[in-house]
Amino acid sequence: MHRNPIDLALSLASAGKTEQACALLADAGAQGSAEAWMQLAVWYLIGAPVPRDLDRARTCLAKAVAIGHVDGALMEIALLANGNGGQTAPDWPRALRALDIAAQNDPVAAAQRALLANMALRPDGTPLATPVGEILHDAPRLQRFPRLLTPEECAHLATTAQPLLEPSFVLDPRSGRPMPHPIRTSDGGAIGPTREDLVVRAINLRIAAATGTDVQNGEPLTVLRYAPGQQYRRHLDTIAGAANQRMATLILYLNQGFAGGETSFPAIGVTVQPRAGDAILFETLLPDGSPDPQLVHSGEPVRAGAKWIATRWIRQAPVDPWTLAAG
Ligand SMILES: O=C(O)CCC(=O)C(=O)O
Ligand SMILES: [Fe+2]
Repeated sequence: MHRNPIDLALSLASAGKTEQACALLADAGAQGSAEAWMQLAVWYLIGAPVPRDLDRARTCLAKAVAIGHVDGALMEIALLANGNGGQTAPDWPRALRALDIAAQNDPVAAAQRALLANMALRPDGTPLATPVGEILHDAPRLQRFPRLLTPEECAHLATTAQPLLEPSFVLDPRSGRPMPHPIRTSDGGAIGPTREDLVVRAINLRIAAATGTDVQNGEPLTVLRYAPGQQYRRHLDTIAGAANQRMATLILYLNQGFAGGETSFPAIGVTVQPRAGDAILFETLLPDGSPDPQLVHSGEPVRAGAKWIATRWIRQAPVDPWTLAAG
């Protein structure tokens, strides 16, 4: 039976024959397979089954794009804008020019361009105006940013994350095997660096401006979808023992019209009604760096419909997005 080089390379890799797999892909690429270059690029980007090598990844990606890989072009644009692909710094103007070119033939790129055209941005992709929040609770502070996102931006985040959604799991400390998350029953997916298209990037830059934090300190934006009966039980967002702690959380509500699903903060007596496009923001740490127990919160069970949110957990220092999300 004739097998395509990608399948063959995948089975070689899973048999531990990584070098052979890479050679096969490079060979197929040299013979004109854009998919083969793309596969190799993804391996070098995510660091499996080969060690991460961003320079090599970019070389392979450029080769895939040069011979017509449309999704590869979008990935290259994402990495140009966020600077996570090994080059020296985020380059919004160059990414935007590349998107303009891609938009001439690719409707996906054109749709992103149209969304960007509705944003008031500086030349570096940051928002012209700093979003202003209203105070829901003073000390500890809980803020709401009404309509931080447009309905189209909410839909874009949901669509981008949809293929990434998986049931929430944690590793069982005893067996080391995945087990259902004890606190969160929603499906979730993180939008990693290769999928952080310019619309998502601009939203992350807007979140950085709204929160007064560095965009590099944000974990990859995580989309959660709750079906009826699903919930996020009472918790703190801090991570026990983390050296680079979560210091703030911004939750974007992507839709409304479902029953239940409020975000409640029982210790301060605040319940937030999700409204599409709104965001809430709170700091998770006390001045001494310990978790603020007053900011314990929950996503109440959804009773009917689906609830969609996107959460940006913000750390004290820059995060390596490659270790927090697989691409
Ligand atoms: O679903 C909610 O309303 C709460 C989500 C949450 O607590 C989180 O994302 O950290
Ligand atoms: Fe939370």
